[in-house]
Amino acid sequence: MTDGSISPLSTPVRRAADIPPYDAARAEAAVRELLLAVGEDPEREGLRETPARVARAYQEIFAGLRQEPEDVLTTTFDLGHEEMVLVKDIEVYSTCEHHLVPFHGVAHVGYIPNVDGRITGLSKLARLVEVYARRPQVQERMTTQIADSLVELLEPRGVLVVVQCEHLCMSMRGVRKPGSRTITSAVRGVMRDGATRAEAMSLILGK
Ligand SMILES: Nc1nc2c(ncn2[C@@H]2O[C@H](COP(=O)(O)OP(=O)(O)OP(=O)(O)O)[C@@H](O)[C@H]2O)c(=O)[nH]1
Ligand SMILES: [Zn+2]
Repeated sequence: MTDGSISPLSTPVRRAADIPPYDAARAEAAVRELLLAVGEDPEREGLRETPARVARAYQEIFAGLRQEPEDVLTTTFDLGHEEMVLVKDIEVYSTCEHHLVPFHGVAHVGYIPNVDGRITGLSKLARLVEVYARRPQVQERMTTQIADSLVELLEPRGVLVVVQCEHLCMSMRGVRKPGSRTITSAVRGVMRDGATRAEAMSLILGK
């Protein structure tokens, strides 16, 4: 155990433009070192290709570091719809930044368009979740980032983001509590109002 402190949510997030290109050779060398460190033989049959494979997998798993929300949430169009839009049960696979093991579950993303009825394509909400999930993360920060990006890019009247995940760092190691789920939420604007929030929550919880 360390002192148990977790990454501050205020950690400055680097802009994609400031992040150097993915260094596959470096990732590969690091994985080889890791295999040696745990006592494995990186030259044995089953492991020979593993460093290169893991390097490719990490490029995909952390691709969100090189994306910005505006890259995916571009299509906004005016339908004149001013009521709540909610996409629920968006599957999330992210990586805990403390242990570099997955946390996974679902995200529910809802918003109420502004008076112009400016909306986005439904798939773009799921793409936005991906941008933030594909980074070393903590669940709280990811939840906040999704909500704040929607506020910035859609200027909606309200936003509600709820994320429910199981953290494998709590299941397969450490405290070993498989099945526990962590629920985080971020609420903005009129979604804070009791009745509106209750409507969104009942839509999320309903089958
Ligand atoms: N708040 C928050 N904590 C997380 C998240 N992912 C992992 N953690 C926690 O981060 C903490 C890191 O604690 P440390 O004591 O530094 O690390 P550790 O010794 O590996 O802790 P244990 O997991 O308790 O064995 C643990 O309590 C994890 O459960 C997350 O998304 N949000
Ligand atoms: Zn962890």
